[in-house]
Amino acid sequence: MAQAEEKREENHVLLVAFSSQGHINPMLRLGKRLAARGIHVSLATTEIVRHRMLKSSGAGPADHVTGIELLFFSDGLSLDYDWKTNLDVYMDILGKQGPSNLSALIKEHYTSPKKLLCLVTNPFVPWVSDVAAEYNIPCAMLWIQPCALYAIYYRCFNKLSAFPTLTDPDMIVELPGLPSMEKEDLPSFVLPNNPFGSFPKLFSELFQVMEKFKWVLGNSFYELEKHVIDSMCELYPIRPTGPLVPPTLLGQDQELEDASVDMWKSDETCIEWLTQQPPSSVIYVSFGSIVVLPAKQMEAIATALKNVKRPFLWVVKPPEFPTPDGAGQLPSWFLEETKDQGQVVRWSPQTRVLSHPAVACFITHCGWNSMLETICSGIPLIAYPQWTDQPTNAKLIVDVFKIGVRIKKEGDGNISSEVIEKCIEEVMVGPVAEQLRKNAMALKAEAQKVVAAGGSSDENIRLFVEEITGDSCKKDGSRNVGI
Ligand SMILES: O=c1c(-c2ccc(O)cc2)coc2cc(O[C@@H]3O[C@H](CO)[C@@H](O)[C@H](O)[C@H]3O)cc(O)c12
Ligand SMILES: O=c1ccn([C@@H]2O[C@H](COP(=O)(O)OP(=O)(O)O)[C@@H](O)[C@H]2O)c(=O)[nH]1
Repeated sequence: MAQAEEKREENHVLLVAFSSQGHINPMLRLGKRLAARGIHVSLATTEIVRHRMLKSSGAGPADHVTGIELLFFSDGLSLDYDWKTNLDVYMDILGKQGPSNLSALIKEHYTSPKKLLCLVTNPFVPWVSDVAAEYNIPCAMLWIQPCALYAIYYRCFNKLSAFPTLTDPDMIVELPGLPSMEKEDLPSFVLPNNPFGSFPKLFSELFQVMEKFKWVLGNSFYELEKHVIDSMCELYPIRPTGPLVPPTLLGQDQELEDASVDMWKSDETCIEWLTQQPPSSVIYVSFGSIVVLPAKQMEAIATALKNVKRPFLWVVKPPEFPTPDGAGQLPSWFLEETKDQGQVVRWSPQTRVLSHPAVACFITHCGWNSMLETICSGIPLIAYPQWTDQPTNAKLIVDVFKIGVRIKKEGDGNISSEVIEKCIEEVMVGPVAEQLRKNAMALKAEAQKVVAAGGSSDENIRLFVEEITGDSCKKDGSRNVGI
């Protein structure tokens, strides 16, 4: 047997992730922490990732990320398929083709699959648990959003609490461990006007068969979401093992390498530009890898940035599938009129940007990875959520973590540049700004503690490794235990 194969046989865990950057990177970082405790780790995802990595680096496709082997399976569609526009169809085909393709990958790469300690999946590819069952391997889930979302979906899809309906769309939702939530605070998928029919189906199936997952790990930390984590202990506990962000953001050894994939090439020139700006002066603006803002909202942000006359760094990622209505594009006047004020890049080295001393605050779509990276950088946020978990993440920022303000939409769903300007001033100067900055710094310190030896997240990783390797308890399928 070849040496690599031999290695795969012992103490091996296979992670499986949906193809989005924000899903793969936390999985890889979990992998890194398992590897630090002697586990061999591989990550399987769909072919599109190999294709994007190849395009972004220009070099041959990477087959390893700092010791984690990357494996790819087909989602059943061609590489240029527009999955974002046809999300329902895409998720349906992935759910049908994924299991057999992943199963074939396992057969091909592992001479005795049964020896795998466990498969770790994420909530967007829940069918991985069936593949695990086929080989009699235990399965864990890494919940990649706040634990609050885990609690909301669990209660919603098991019908344990009342949620808005077509006849009562404006009801206030009250859940243990969480503040009261209005409809704009709830994840878009639980609202009666959610356009993605496949999502409730996927999640109601998932949450009704949680027993398929022997462990639920979370990309969060106990001290950040204490009440809601405690509220799940009696139902189906979640063990936070985060924040799963680059080690440099956690004050960890600078030598430690990050485990992540880059699907887009980042423009490093913005770091040089940041270095020329005064401390705590720059507004960083990004909406992540998936959101494409309508032209009107691009215009409102552009106008606000120009009017506040502060330095800015704005990531404008060209839409993968451009539309004639100008969605996701800068207004034509913007670059010329702000050329001495700020920088626009197509993709930034975000974690380096957030931890740069010149950066003062972050206007964000509230993707959970971006939020964790900001928490670990100790700066305040301006929340401008769009869909999925983002509205709830914005609620957490404002009312639970108290590290930011939210851009409120007008009645017609649009935003005005004046509202954005007001939010910027609020987080930049005055007593509110000062308090937000203090809270943000306190959370940053907390985040560093939990991942250090003996911290709550480090302990949860240690326990998980003990359990999968059978060091402390038998592999008897027993329910996962609380923290
Ligand atoms: O829900 C989905 C679906 C989906 C799944 C099933 C279905 O039937 C319909 C749609 C596909 O891609 C996503 C990608 C996401 O990326 C990003 O993932 C981060 C971590 O989950 C989040 O925090 C960010 O808000 C988010 O943009 C977040 C999501 O919630 C989804
Ligand atoms: O210009 C950018 C914008 C985003 N990111 C990274 O992309 C991820 C985005 O994940 P998130 O969950 O915030 O949002 P998504 O893109 O999945 O909607 C984060 O790790 C960011 O650091 C980046 O490197 N450069």
